[in-house]
Parts: sequence; structure tokens; C-alpha cells
Amino acid sequence: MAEIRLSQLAHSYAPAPQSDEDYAIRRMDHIWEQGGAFALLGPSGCGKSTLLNIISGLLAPSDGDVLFDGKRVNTLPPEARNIAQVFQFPVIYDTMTVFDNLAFPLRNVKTPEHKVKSKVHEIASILDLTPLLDKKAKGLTADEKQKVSMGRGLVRDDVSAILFDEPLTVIDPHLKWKLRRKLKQIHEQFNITMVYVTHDQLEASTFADKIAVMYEGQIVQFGTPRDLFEAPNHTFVGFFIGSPGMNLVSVELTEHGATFGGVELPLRPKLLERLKQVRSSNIKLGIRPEFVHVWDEANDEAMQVNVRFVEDLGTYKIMTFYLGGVEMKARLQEDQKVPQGVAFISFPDQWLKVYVDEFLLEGDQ
Ligand SMILES: Nc1ncnc2c1ncn2[C@@H]1O[C@H](COP(=O)(O)OP(=O)(O)OP(=O)(O)O)[C@@H](O)[C@H]1O
Repeated sequence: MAEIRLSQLAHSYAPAPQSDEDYAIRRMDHIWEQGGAFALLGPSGCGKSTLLNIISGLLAPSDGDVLFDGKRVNTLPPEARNIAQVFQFPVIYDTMTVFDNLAFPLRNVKTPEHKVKSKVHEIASILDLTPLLDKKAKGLTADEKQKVSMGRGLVRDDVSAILFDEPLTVIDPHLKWKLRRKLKQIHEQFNITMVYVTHDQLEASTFADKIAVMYEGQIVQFGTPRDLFEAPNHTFVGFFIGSPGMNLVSVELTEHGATFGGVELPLRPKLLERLKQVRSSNIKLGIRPEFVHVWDEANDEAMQVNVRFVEDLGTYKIMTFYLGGVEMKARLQEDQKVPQGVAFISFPDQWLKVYVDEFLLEGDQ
């Protein structure tokens, strides 16, 4: 078991990188604490696999260090790092039995056969593989094969961490939740550091205690699913997490607040003061559809907006409306009156977030 620390880490596949765009991993410091269940979440191409391969030793970073429990491991080959990696497609030996597949990593390090036997039985029982132990791996279903792959990562006592790279891609949707629950259970039982790579926010939040959201080679936020929802640290987190994502709009500052498309929104004086010190003109306001207040009738606080349509999603409704020419969404509760044609909305101060150069304005929590 180990704490995994990334220090000033960067990686470029280009031989002579010039700008940020040439880096698959942009310079970062990050810590995966010992024993945690983490997810690395981000869209295709953001650098997830590159980062995982650097941790496991399959790839040498162009800059910076990887430290396990404070010890630099940059020069150690994968087999010396005691890291297990589970890939999208199960890596198992088809001609071997399930037992021999599970025993393989132990026999590789010359474990006495009586220990091999007890450990394989223990792991098989956790993964519900006991009835299959004598079967050849070739005849297994995709999810059984993936469980064997996971089992191979778990049999060794000396494994520091397990890295999962989209492990449920080939699994039938109705079995996914079962395997995910199994992984969670294994994490609780073994107290082992686990990093789970996915582009699926539901998978990330059901597995992990803390999620690292990756975007363009950077970890833009590392927090609990609730942190990511309530206080997205970057506009990408706002947009990517939640369904639908955060409403975001570019604004200009005025004497008393912010303006866009002829709409003026007053801002808290302290916040406005701070914004006026900012040099960048890239300022955005963001509010999640869940936090847009929809009133039943006009009042002093509310702005009138044009309703485009309302979608009924069973237990709640999503109202799409225009404000200052910008399309936005608000979530209506099941029992809430559904506005027709026009609606009256407001943005509670607490939930209106300010982004400068795409990052949340510091202290604006
Ligand atoms: N071997 C390689 N040589 C050159 N560029 C690469 C190589 N592998 C990845 N890249 C580039 O590095 C960037 C990050 O890719 P990476 O595969 O790490 O992303 P990812 O988030 O894992 O994506 P996916 O979910 O599609 O696997 C991408 O721009 C990709 O094209």
C-alpha cells in the first residue's frame, strides 16, 4: 500500500515540445493518498491513460518525479513497482485454468505452493470465481474474464496500488453495477490505494471517494462528488459534471455588477471589488440548473425570461429558457408549477459562481 505523489510531472510525446499544447500531461503536482478510492475522470484524449502508464512505469515521464511513499520510482520498471493494472480488455491466459491464471503472479515471485493455494481460494471467493477455478479461461464470459484480471491484481500481498483503466468497457450494462459494487467492497476489505480511470461521471462517483477531473492534460479539480457539483473549480467541471451541465455565460463588468446581452446582474460589492482588480477580460458566470430559482409569479427579485420548452424526465423537469439571448436550463421539481411562455427566475448569490480565465475566482465559495 502506498501514497502516490506526482511532483512537477509533465509529459510530451513530441521530441521538442514548444507550448502547452505539445504536452499530454501539463506540469502538475498531485497526491493520491494511501488507501483511498479515487477516480480519474475526463473526456477522451485528456491524458488519463498517459498518466496511468507513467504511474505504473509503462511510460517514462519527460519531466518531474513519481514517488511511492516518498521514494522516487522513475527508474524502476513496472514489475518492480508493485502496481497492478487492470485494462479495458481482460489480460488473461486463455489456455490456462482460472486457478492457474490467479496463481500466475504469485508463482512468478516463487511463492510456496501452499500459500498460492490459500491466496487463490481467498480471492476467488471474494470475486465469486470459486465454481470456475478448474475451468479454462477461454470459455469464460467477458465479465468473468475481467474478474479474473482483477483477481490477478489482488492476489499479491505486496501490491501498493491497483490502477483500473476503464475496466467495465466490455461488460454488459446490467452486470456493470454488480462489478462496481464488488470493487467498492474489495476496496473496503483491503484498504488498498485504487485509481479508477473513466470518462463516465456516474461510474466515477459511485466508485470513488474523491474524483480528479482531468482536462487538456491538467487535473482541474480534485474533490468529492459533492465538491464537484456544488463548487466546480473550472468551467469544464461545471459543464462536464451534472446532467445537464452548468449554465455558463461570458460577461462584462459594469459599475454595479455584470452584463451580457442587455441583461444586468448585480454582484455582491466585495466580489465586484475583487473582480475589478482582475486583469483578464475572460470572465464567466456559472450556475447549475438545480440552483436556478424559478418563482411561481413575478416579484422584485425575479427576472422575466422566455421559456423555450420543458422536458419531463419523470421525477423532475428541465426548463430551457433564454436570458439575454443565451440558452439556459433550470431544473423544476415534480410538484413545481410548470411555467408557460414566460417564467420568473433568479440566481441565488450563494450558487452564482464567477470564473476568471476558466478557473473559479479564489475565495468565491
Ligand atoms: N503513443 C503516443 N504517441 C503520441 N501521442 C500520443 C500517444 N498516446 C497518446 N497520445 C496523445 O496524448 C494525448 C492524451 O492521450 P491519452 O490516451 O492519455 O488520453 P485518454 O484521456 O486516456 O484518452 P482515451 O479515453 O481516449 O483513452 C492525446 O492527444 C493523444 O493523442
